[in-house]
Amino acid sequence: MAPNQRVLAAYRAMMDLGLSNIKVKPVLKRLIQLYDKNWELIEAENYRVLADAIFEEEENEVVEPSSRRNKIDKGDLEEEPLTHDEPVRPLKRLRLRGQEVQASQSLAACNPSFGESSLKRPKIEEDALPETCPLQKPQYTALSSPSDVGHARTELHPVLVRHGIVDKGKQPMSPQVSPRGARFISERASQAVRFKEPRVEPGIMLLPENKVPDIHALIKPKDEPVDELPPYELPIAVIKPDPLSNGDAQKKNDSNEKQEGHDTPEPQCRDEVRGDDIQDSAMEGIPDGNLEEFCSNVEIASSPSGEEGSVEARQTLDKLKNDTVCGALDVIGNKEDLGRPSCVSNGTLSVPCSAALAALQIHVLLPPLTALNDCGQETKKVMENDPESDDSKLLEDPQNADSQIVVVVPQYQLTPHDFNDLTKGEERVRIPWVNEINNKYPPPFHYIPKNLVFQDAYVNVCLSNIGDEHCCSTCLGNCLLSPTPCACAYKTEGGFAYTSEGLIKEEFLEEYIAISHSPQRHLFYCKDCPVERPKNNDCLEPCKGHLKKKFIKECWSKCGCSKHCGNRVVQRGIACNLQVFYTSDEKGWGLRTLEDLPKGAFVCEFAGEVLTSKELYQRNMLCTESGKCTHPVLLDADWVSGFLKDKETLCLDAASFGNVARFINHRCLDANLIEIPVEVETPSHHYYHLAFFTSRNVAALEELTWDYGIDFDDQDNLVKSFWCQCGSKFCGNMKRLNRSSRVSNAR
Ligand SMILES: C[S@@+](CC[C@H](N)C(=O)[O-])C[C@H]1O[C@@H](n2cnc3c(N)ncnc32)[C@H](O)[C@@H]1O
Repeated sequence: MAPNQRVLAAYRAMMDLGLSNIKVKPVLKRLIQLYDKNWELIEAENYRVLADAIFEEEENEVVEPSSRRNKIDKGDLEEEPLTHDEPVRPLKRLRLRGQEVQASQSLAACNPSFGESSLKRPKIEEDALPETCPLQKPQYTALSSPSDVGHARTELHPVLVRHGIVDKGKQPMSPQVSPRGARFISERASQAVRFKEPRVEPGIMLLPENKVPDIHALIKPKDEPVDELPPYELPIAVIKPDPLSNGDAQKKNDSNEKQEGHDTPEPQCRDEVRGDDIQDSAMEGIPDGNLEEFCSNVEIASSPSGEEGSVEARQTLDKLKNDTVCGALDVIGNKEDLGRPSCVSNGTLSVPCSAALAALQIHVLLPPLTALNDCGQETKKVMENDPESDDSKLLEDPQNADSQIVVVVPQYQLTPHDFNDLTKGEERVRIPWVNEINNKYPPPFHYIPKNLVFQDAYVNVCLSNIGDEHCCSTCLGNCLLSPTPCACAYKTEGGFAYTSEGLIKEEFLEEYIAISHSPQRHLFYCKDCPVERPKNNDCLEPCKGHLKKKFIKECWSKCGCSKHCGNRVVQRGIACNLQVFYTSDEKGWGLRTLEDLPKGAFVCEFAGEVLTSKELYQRNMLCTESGKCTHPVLLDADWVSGFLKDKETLCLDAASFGNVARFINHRCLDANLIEIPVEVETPSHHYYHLAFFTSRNVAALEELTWDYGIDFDDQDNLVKSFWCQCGSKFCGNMKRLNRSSRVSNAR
């Protein structure tokens, strides 16, 4: 009779787990019988039932070697050809303190009946553990209190460890690579490959090839053959730039603790893989269902040189061999498919060798530990207060050793930012950030793609306020293609401002550039300036002037045209590839383009909290006291219209809530961006969108700059004064040094 393909497939699946046919055959027979040849049940979840049953069988053999020898009826299997037993693929062992203690335990120790065990959480007795564990045992991970680890009746769950991937689930599962797990591997692999690209990746520094750490040495447990490792060649260990790296990371951390007035976490360095360097909040916040993003934002600790880290890892592994305190004890309760560290030795770790895990930072928390899932902070406290908890003590005390815990710390917990997308998905495009200069992270702020009203500002977005003259309700499709200009075209003096390519028309652009170059002729002065009014001085300071600008009117929701109408550019949001980067010329963070931009291209709008000028004033007062500053712009392009009530004098502050424009630095006069007021949803020009367009062709990687229009000689600027480093030949600071005045820019 021809071999039953299903049986063969089952053998193959078990073979993949290192389970020989001899072990599989009797169990499979029983299952076939038990399930009345219902193969679907056996094949479900990659033969989960079968694998579990085999492990169960093994456990029972250890506990009652002969009691479980059931008579095997002759059945399907008699006809199945048995291939010879192949060498068993060693899966990882879980070791506790020098002796190889099997932490993997039967799923059926409390539940010997076939079929049921795979669906239940087993309870096991520690003293039922055999002295040694068969190599092909699955690992288990403790999901209960870590203090239970190694003690009786610890709840254990199987962990998949294969090719360096450690997997786990809430429910017992067979140690089979799940399809999900496989996807995970390939995703990580592709990410690792992506690191190979010689372009600047967000938030990471590529190591020169000869500096690439030996990741195999770094992450390979001793008892895992090298040829089991995935063939990743390139830095799956991501190293942050560390200009101060002289071996004293602690000093470096201290000196860099604060930046730009914010407490910011430091990029993690080699020292952090040591057990005595405990991190906060280790267990929280692994993003659900967003593993790829999670993994792309974590890094494995290593030395800046890479080689150093490898050496240390090797030493650690040697030590591991001699006096192993090793436990693949997973403490991150209910997140699935995350790679897990496998072994810990004396406060230093080794990590399963996979690209997936290479993206994880791992820390060893020394005992005593309680309530690990929500006590990263508490744990740290315990450790800090426990100077005795060093490695040697741990080895002396088996209880302590048993309660040693590996904690996977996702990098993004340490850094509140996403390297790949500073916008947190709020924009149509990702906007990565990179720092090739120092260890700083971008300042914390809430990314908002559109303005949000803070409190008193009156932004009247009201359909009934939009009359026929302010919309083109009868238009269809693309208004730019219409033979007769629509109402919106009329609202922008001179017709539509955009070309069919979505650029600002040359003549418009030149007009705006001319205004910003010679603002004197376009300034107007109010009698009762809303900027001065909140100051409540006895004698009001005179208005410093506001630059009147022409508005672009975009079609909007009350119009009949489509969202893709050529007269809707700003409202569609950022479309070009931008990057926030740390500037090399002492301006802090800046924004640059990653692609060539033609003249007149929309880059982004300035989004922030909408405040009244009075609120801004109050905020500035508070900021002065606290040392923080606002990032404000006045929406004053149409204040010419006479006396304005407070609620009508609006401005934007992007310091706490803002978009990427908050990173655009100032450049005196010859900036490559120009700001243009754009009316979208409100015909009243008290509120509008301040949109940035390129004032010339801008090459990829050029910094994007904007002339803030501040008078550097005026200490009363809304924008806090700074020593301009723009480098422009028109720079106000340079002119002041020359005792000449800057080109007039009186705002
Ligand atoms: C809107 S923020 C721009 C982003 C800022 N560089 C950062 O790191 O967040 C404005 C601040 O950037 C700095 N800045 C902008 N342009 C500058 C320039 N040309 N020279 C020096 N500092 C500048 C000043 O500290 C200014 O207050």
